[in-house]
Amino acid sequence: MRSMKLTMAQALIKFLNNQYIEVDGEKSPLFKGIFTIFGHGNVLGIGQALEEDPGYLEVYQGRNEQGMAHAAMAFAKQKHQKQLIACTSSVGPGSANMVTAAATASANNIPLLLLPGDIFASRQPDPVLQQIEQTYDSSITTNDVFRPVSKYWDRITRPEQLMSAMLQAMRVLTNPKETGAVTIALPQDVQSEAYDYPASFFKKRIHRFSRNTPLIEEVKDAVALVKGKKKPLIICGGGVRYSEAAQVLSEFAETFNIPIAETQAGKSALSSTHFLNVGGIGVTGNACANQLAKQADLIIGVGTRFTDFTTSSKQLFQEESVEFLTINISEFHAGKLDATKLVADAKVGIQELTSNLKEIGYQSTYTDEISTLKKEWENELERLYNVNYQTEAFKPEVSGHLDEALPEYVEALDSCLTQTTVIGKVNDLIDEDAIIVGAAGSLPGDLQRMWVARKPNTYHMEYGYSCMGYEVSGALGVKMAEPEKEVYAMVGDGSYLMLHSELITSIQENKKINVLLFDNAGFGCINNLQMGHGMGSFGTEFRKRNQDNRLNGELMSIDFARSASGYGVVTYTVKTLEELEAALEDAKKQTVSTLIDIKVLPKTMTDGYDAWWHVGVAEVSKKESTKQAYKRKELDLQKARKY
Ligand SMILES: Cc1ncc(C[n+]2csc(CCOP(=O)(O)OP(=O)(O)O)c2C)c(N)n1
Ligand SMILES: O=C1C[C@@H](O)[C@H](O)[C@@H](O)C1=O
Ligand SMILES: [Mg+2]
Repeated sequence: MRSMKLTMAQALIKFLNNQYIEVDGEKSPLFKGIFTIFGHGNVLGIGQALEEDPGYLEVYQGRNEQGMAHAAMAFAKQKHQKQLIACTSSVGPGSANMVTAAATASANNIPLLLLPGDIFASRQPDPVLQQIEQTYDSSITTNDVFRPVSKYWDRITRPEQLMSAMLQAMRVLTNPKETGAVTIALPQDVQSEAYDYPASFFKKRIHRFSRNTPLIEEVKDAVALVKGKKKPLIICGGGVRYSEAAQVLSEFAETFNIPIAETQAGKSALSSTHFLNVGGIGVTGNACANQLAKQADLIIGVGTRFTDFTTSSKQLFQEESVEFLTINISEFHAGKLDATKLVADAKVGIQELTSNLKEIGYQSTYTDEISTLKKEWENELERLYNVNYQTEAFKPEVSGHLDEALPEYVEALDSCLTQTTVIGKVNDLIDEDAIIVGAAGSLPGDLQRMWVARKPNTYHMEYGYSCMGYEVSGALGVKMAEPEKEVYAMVGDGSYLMLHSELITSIQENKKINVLLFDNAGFGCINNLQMGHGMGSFGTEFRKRNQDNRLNGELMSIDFARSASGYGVVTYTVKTLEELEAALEDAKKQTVSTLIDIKVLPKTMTDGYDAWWHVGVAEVSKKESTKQAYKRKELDLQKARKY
């Protein structure tokens, strides 16, 4: 048997270089590159291997391990899981920094290969720098923290273990129904140990996404269910995008006259302007989709995990006879809401259902309900685009919370821009094929409701984990995936402050991204949440500590543009719509990353549209408003499905 004497790290890099993916008959390398932040836990192992022979892998330098891993995840998400970037960190804090990104990838079912350094397998120098040392278990290290947030986890304590571990890693990374973070912990000493690896381990491996077909019996059950239903509603989830099933889904909807609502992950599979696309559904949904959902007698969930935001904590679907049909590659997700299930790839599942429903001549009974509700929503959008603080009729979208404090905000931010008008303007002015990236705060709600995505795959929202700090890192990953398009990170001031380190990496890599920073001087959506449930404003506005030792002093005003310009980013500060227009136009002409610091008033984001969200409310409180909120919650809960 032919063999090659390599260190474990060299073998790992060689193995990664031999993984290929076949899509539509075309074979290409699965791994584009590897993000690195070197420390003693990986520099002399993986670092040495990459210096000596990286193969075709591009080597990137991250700034923050979470940031670089979020960029890698965003890259895979934008590529519909067909190409990946691996990430390697040092031991201890370097690896711990990637835990949040692992969780983000696993929650969203996005493949992400993480290669953190680990403590010595030999234990000779214990405790090595950054080793925690648990007295009850000498084998525990920081990397055990990845277990609950990974879809596959392994530690290579002998160099030959690499072979079986990497085959398992590839199984999970290339299986859409199981995928997420894969963590392979690499002890510092073992990375550098040599072994005679059989040459067969490095053979070219071609991975394919199999399109699982549904069982005939499941198709029959599905047809029998749909047959008796008059007003079905499709929910288009992320699975539609990953399966490239948008075209067959629109044909399905058009053939049987069924409206399509979108989740955050599914949005932009179909153009927002498609006559049957009724837009975002659920807690962050719009009035049209949510009205249709309340009246529907059948919900057809395609490639969706049915999170609480989509189902409005299982309270949205109010029609007495409502039932659920799911098309999902994962049996786990397909079984939710006690649905009749087609366990299948989205594209194949829809195709099967289409031909079978055609045979029985199925048609929904919708007449003009869809177009009427869609028109009403378009009118509401028009209103949102034009909310003006400087009119007598002005009332913030989220009113009754900080109404009296708004003039103070106008002064501190030196702006009276409203968030909804800014979103409308941005939607109008950026290229149709530009990609927007978001994750947390009030923007995901506004964007799911308001954003008109005219071109496919132009809406990139991480809302499975809604992880603050994803936005800027994610924008870098998206730009690496689609370098020819303009990419815009839509980010709140809170998220930006939490993590934007990869903005520097975007400059280093000549990957221009545009940061649209919505500065409302606070954790706005959480302030809405607390005040909407009977609390006061507590710890969510960005105010200085006061004489009474509370955080209720002067509002903080931060010059984000000035700070980012020090990085080499082209920056703009925007306080009027005219300035916004000029900044957006100028940013398009730039070749380096840009940041537009947009000062917007709090409470001017959109509010909910007939959808409840189940959140914890204090059962006992001295405050009457909290007692009332608790009562409301109990009443709402009664209207929700039990499981
Ligand atoms: C890593 C992380 N920590 C905490 C949260 C909880 N959280 C969600 S939104 C939010 C505030 C966001 O503030 P900002 O980015 O300014 O957006 P705004 O709501 O003001 O638009 C917080 C703290 C989160 N989603 N992610
Ligand atoms: O707690 C949260 C509330 C949501 O409104 C927000 O979008 C999300 O980021 C979050 O974590
Ligand atoms: Mg904010």
